[in-house]
Amino acid sequence: MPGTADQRLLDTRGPSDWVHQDPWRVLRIQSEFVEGFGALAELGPAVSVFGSARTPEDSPEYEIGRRIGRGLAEAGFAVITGGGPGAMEAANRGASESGGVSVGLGIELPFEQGLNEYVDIGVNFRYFFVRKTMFVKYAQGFLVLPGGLGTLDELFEALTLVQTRKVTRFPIVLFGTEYWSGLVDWLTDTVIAQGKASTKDGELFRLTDDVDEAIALVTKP
Ligand SMILES: C/C(=C\CNc1ncnc2c1ncn2[C@@H]1O[C@H](COP(=O)(O)O)[C@@H](O)[C@H]1O)CO
Repeated sequence: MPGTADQRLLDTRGPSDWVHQDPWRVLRIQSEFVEGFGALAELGPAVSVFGSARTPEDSPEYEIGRRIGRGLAEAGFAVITGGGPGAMEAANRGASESGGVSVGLGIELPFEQGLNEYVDIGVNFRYFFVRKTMFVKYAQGFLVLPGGLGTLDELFEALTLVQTRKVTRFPIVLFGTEYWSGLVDWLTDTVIAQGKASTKDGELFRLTDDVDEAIALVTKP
């Protein structure tokens, strides 16, 4: 092609199908990492809090999420959530209301939702795996409230990373013995009992019903 690079850039339009192809996606993925790293690099100590997007605002679970957000903020930790409704909103709300740092890492979903109103530092992601990197990279631990498939995905991501020592010194705390005991029993009585995980893997997380204990466990070095 004749002319200078600038001329070729400015004079031609050409086909646009490359916008939807993988090499261009790689750049978009890269830009998500850059944006996430840039937004969170100076965050300071933080805990990622997970839990159901469907927890109603008037439920005891929501109140617990709010207390957890507040407690983490008072302990000097930023609260990172998925930035959505339910338990995420509760934890962001507690943190924000008590003057703490409230972070929401939103995800593009087919049904547009937006970040909850208690997010002070918000980043939106297209790709789950980029967002998950941020939850782990910028937190000292995970606190997991009752939740569904999304919460389970985040929990098992963390468990696998600790089990395989991809991350070290990473407390994982499950809140709500009644909600989680079925899963914990299955892990112990089936998964570990049948040799699909080691007995030590059963010690990768702690279980509690006490907000103060949950905060102490998840923030201890
Ligand atoms: C389903 C509804 C809203 C979905 N909005 C979400 N916004 C942000 N993050 C989300 C959302 N849904 C799931 N997540 C992530 O998974 C976890 C919760 O999933 P669960 O299946 O509800 O347990 C949560 O920690 C987020 O990171 C409106 O009802």
